[in-house]
Amino acid sequence: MQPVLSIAGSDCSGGAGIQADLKTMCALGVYGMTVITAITAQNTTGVFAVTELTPEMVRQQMQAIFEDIPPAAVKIGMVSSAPIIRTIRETLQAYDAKNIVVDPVMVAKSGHFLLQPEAVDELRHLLAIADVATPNIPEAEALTGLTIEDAAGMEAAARQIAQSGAKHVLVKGGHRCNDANDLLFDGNQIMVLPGKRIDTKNTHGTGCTLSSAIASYLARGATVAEAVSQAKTYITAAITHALPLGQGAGPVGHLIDLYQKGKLTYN
Ligand SMILES: Nc1ncnc2c1ncn2[C@@H]1O[C@H](COP(=O)(O)OP(=O)(O)O)[C@@H](O)[C@H]1O
Ligand SMILES: Cc1ncc(COP(=O)(O)OP(=O)(O)O)c(N)n1
Repeated sequence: MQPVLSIAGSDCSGGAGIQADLKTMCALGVYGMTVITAITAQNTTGVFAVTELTPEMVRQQMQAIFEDIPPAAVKIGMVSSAPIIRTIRETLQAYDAKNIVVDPVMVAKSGHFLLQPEAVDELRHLLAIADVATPNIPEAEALTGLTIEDAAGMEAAARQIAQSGAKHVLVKGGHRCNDANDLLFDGNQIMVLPGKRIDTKNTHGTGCTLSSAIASYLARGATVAEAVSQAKTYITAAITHALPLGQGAGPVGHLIDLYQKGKLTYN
């Protein structure tokens, strides 16, 4: 079983962050490990408090993992502040980490800032070592300064973000209103991952789930194009089976029972 590492924040309500990543990894048949960057108090209605871990504690967690069980892929989610991001980048480089997926988490769907605004430059440096970067539309706008209104805007942003050094850029279309098409740029070509918009309010954790699914499929030996396409299938099914829990945006469903019953395959 391939080991996969999530470096991210904890969501105590279980819909996003580390908890979503572990559920995804479990469903996709890889061995999940975690480095926690911050603890949040949040639920389906919002984020109420955030406490960061120290950069030193983040470094020590990473060291403990890389010295013992080097991951086949690493997903990075909520990173909170510039010193933590720098520590993550330096440690990943020191261990020559493979299959790095960076989800540049900035703002929760509920509107709470999960990244300090002054950390955006450091986040750009982290993107430079990414095999895959997965910004949503507001994140792609913040990283590029562009306004994205259509597929052409998504493509322009993907091309600009790739200049940071990220080998592949997936601009996610979940924030569009007419479809849910995502767009992958590999440095040469654009590939559209078509998606029909599912009419649901229960989309808590979509970005976390997608990026950890990409990391899981990469660890299982898929190419980036294959991993992104299989992860798109997974997130679409997870949104289709989202759970009406809580009073706000409920969490996506992780289909573990469907996979176990053989009704869905891993690819
Ligand atoms: N209502 C929806 N219907 C279908 N797919 C969706 C929907 N909302 C999000 N997605 C998909 O979920 C994935 C995560 O996208 P997005 O929600 O934009 O990320 P984030 O959670 O980072 O804001 C993408 O593949 C996107 O197309
Ligand atoms: C701890 C933590 N990390 C990331 C997020 C953002 O999750 P995401 O899947 O991008 O989208 P929403 O859950 O905000 O819809 C988070 N909320 N908490």
